[in-house]
Amino acid sequence: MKAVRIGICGLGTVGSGTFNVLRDNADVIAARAQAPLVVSVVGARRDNPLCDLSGTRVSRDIFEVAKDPDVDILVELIGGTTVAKELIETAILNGKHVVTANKALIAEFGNEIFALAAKHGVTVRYEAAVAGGIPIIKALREGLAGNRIEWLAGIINGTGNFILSEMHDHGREFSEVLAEAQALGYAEADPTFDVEGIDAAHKLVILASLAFGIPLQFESVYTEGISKLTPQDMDYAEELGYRIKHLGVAVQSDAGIELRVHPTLIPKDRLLANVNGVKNAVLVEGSAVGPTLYYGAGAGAAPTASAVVADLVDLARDFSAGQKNRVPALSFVNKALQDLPIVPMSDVVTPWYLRMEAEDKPGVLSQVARILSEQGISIEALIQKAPAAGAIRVPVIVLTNRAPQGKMDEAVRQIEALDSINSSISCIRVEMLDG
Ligand SMILES: NC(=O)C1=CN([C@@H]2O[C@H](COP(=O)(O)OP(=O)(O)OC[C@H]3O[C@@H](n4cnc5c(N)ncnc54)[C@H](O)[C@@H]3O)[C@@H](O)[C@H]2O)C=CC1
Ligand SMILES: N[C@@H](CC=O)C(=O)O
Ligand code: NA
Repeated sequence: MKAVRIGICGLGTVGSGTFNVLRDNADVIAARAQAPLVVSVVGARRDNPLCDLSGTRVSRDIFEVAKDPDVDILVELIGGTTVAKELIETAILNGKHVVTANKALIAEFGNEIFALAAKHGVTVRYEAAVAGGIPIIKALREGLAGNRIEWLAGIINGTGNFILSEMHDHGREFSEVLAEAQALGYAEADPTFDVEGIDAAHKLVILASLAFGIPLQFESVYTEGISKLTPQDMDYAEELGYRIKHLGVAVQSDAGIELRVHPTLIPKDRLLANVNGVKNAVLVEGSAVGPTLYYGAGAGAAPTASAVVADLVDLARDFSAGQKNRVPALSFVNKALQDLPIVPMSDVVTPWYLRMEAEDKPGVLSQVARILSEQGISIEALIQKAPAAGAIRVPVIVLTNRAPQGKMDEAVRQIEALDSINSSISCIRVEMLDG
């Protein structure tokens, strides 16, 4: 059995995790891959990797690894979209197959990277790029290949879900929990990617391409983060029977494709509402199978390494079977990928949660109801809370029926203009997730 030779570039959280999983599980991996998987070289800086490199060749120049004659597969785990892109292109031009966990790179430059790989007869795999250890890419690309995918919705950022869970369950401060997520290796190098939804948008773009056969298009995603969510909103949502989660949602309809990342109220009894901590979950509605749910760790060294190594095993199996590109990079063969219209957010219809501060006097709530009604928005529930100690205004929470964002934006603009209402209404979509 000829060994499959691997070059790992970047020995941070995921790189060290991958190195350790390949070493610790070498026997089962070789038995499944039909060949031993051997790390012939690592490309790393001198920044104390969390793995024991004794006996392993180390290069301080990752581009050397991309050209190394003893490397069959280059594993890119440095992150970012500049050097990482150049590194992967160099590897492809040198005939190496590539495995990466880099969702930013795939979401933004995947179309050209896959085209270059196809031209040079090599394969690029990226299971770790979406939902960490959950094999969601394999599920969409292979397990669900007989379905039309109607929609998918997922908690696809571990850091964000960890923060929301700790705030909700233990009343912890946002910034303190974010610091812990960073220390645990969950967060991106720039954690605003996690908290402002950019990382989730990268992942959603990849899922949508796999699901609907559209080219990768990061610029088309509507993105809202979690940094403005307050503990009050979490408490009121809970009282009304909902939890707030940060969701990526992709829907295919006659109008086109919805691509959106935003905080969402979800009924408490839905499975996604109960996905906590660093766990991720993706709910996929297939035309034949109905709803299926994929759950597991969305970040962290060993879970992400699990996905990286799964890609390596897949490639090793292709090598032993003498095959190449058995499974297209984006599930659909390249010439079948087609641009579909993206539904503008103003036309996206959901129920809504609104929280405002209102003067406690007759007629204020009827003004709010009138403005909503003029925009064709009907109220499902309206609750007025007791004022906080010393406060003149009282919190008012409104749950509405389904309304397009355009109509809701106009209603909120008019309500905020009322003297008796505060000028920054908290406005969160609701998803019923009826699968
Ligand atoms: N941390 C996680 O849980 C997950 C991370 N990812 C992705 O995996 C990739 C790596 O992430 P982490 O391991 O968390 O990052 P990290 O920051 O822990 O590790 C990156 C490593 O690459 C090294 N590096 C950067 N540029 C280099 C260069 N030019 N030459 C040599 N070494 C270089 C850094 O020194 C660092 O050790 C990123 O694309 C990230 O988005 C994907 C899924 C989960
Ligand atoms: N920063 C990301 C890492 C995995 O993709 C996350 O928190 O989900
Ligand atoms: Na995955």
